[in-house]
Order: sequence, then C-alpha cells, then structure tokens
Amino acid sequence: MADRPPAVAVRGLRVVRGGGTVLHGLDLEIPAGSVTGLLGPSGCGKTTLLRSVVGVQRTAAGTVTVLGEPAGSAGLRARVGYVTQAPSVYTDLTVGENLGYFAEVLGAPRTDPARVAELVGLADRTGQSVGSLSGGQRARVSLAAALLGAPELLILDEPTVGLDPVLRRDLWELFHRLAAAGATLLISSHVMDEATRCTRLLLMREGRLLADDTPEALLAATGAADVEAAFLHLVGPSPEVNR
Ligand SMILES: Nc1ncnc2c1ncn2[C@@H]1O[C@H](COP(=O)(O)OP(=O)(O)OP(=O)(O)O)[C@@H](O)[C@H]1O
Repeated sequence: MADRPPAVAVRGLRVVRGGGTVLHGLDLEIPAGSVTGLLGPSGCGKTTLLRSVVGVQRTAAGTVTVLGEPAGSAGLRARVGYVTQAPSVYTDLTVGENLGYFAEVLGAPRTDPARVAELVGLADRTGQSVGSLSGGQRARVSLAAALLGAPELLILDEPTVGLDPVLRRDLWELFHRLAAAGATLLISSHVMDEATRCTRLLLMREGRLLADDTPEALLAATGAADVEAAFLHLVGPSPEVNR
C-alpha cells in the first residue's frame, strides 16, 4: 500500500460560501486504501470539504487531486462514489429498480444491483418501494447505489447517522472489507466515538485542520484517553472556563 500514490491530495484549498470563508487554505493527503474519518463539530466545513473532493463545490483557491486527476473530472465519474447526507434515491421506485437504474446510468455490470443489495443487508428488500422503507434502510439504499461499479474512492457524508448500534457495527465492518479490497474511504461524522474505527483521522474546526493522523498517534500526542478529549485538548482551554 505504501507505494500507492495518495487517493486525494488537497493543496491550499479555500472555499467561500455565502460571503464567508468556510475552508481556510487546507492542505492534506488521504492515503490510498485508508478508512479516513473526517470529524468535527456541526458547521465546521466537513460537507464542504467532501463536496470539494467530489468536484461539485466552487473553490476560491487551491487544488484538489483525486486518483491522479483534478476533482470533478469526467474520468472520475465511475471511480468515485458519493453518498450525501440526505438519501438521494427515488422513493416511488423499489430498491431493485433504483439500483438497476443507477447501474445502467453508470454502465455497471448487470449483476451489480444484487451484489450491492447483499453488501448493505437489503437483499430481502429489493422488491419493496423505497418510500415504504425506514430512514436507516433508505440510507443504505443510497450507500448501495454508491457501491455500484465498485468505485475506488467512496465519500460518505455521515453514513451512520440514525442507525442502530448493530447496523453501525455492520456498516463499519463493510467499510473495512471494502478498504481491504483496495478501496479508499473518506467518511464524515460528528460522532467522535466512531473515530476509533478509522485508520486515519482528520479533525476539523471552523474550516481548519486541527489534526491529520492515526487515532493511536493522536491519542499519544495529546495524552488524551479518547478522541473527544484529544479534540478538546487541541482546541485549547475555553476562555469562559478561565474567567
Ligand atoms: N449553501 C450555502 N450557502 C452559504 N453558506 C453555506 C452553505 N452551505 C453551508 N454553508 C456554511 O458553510 C459552513 C460549513 O458548512 P458544512 O455543511 O460544510 O459543515 P459541516 O461540518 O458538514 O456541518 P454538519 O456536520 O452540520 O453537516 C457553515 O458555516 C454553513 O453555514
């Protein structure tokens, strides 16, 4: 794995949204084959960074290189899978119809819908309309759609929100199986306890990177017992507490 170039290289990335600077010149690399967690409080810019990697975010400065090509290049369309926070599948179609439709659009193999439905634990729901599924099941249909064609880079925006602990565990196992098969995963979360499930962590706050390391190195460097404590250590003492 060490001889593979980084899956993502971000240099000097600055993004302005609604007149305010949301990302303040980020520099980072995401190693190929890693399960990288992007963690930080709500509003710190996680989705904006993910959108920049997918190539759907207007940027003010800097470069984003994905699998050796500029983010958003046409050649990356089938190589990058993106799951947004809101499920983006058709509620009036069945699970199988959704997956069949997206497989056709992507030019994925005909056997792929059944394969990805199995991967996300929805093989027994392919005949059910998406509108009649639970929120967690719907989220898994979106994830399944992103797995069509076996993309090399998967970008998942808070994929485990609202899922029960058993499903969360199963999904994290799936993410690691995909990485073991060679894929790179970039997964955002504001739940710090998911950090230990990642092989690398990017900690963000207010549009800046606080840390880019392995969970173990982060805990060793900060002397913290868990990633939440490490985050607070890196943020520094709160002025209110010192008054
Ligand atoms: N369409 C938009 N127009 C203007 N500003 C926006 C827009 N979308 C997001 N922002 C601002 O950009 C900043 C970063 O938002 P972003 O969605 O990237 O954060 P986040 O870390 O993903 O948050 P969350 O965990 O709540 O999803 C926020 O201050 C937000 O208000």
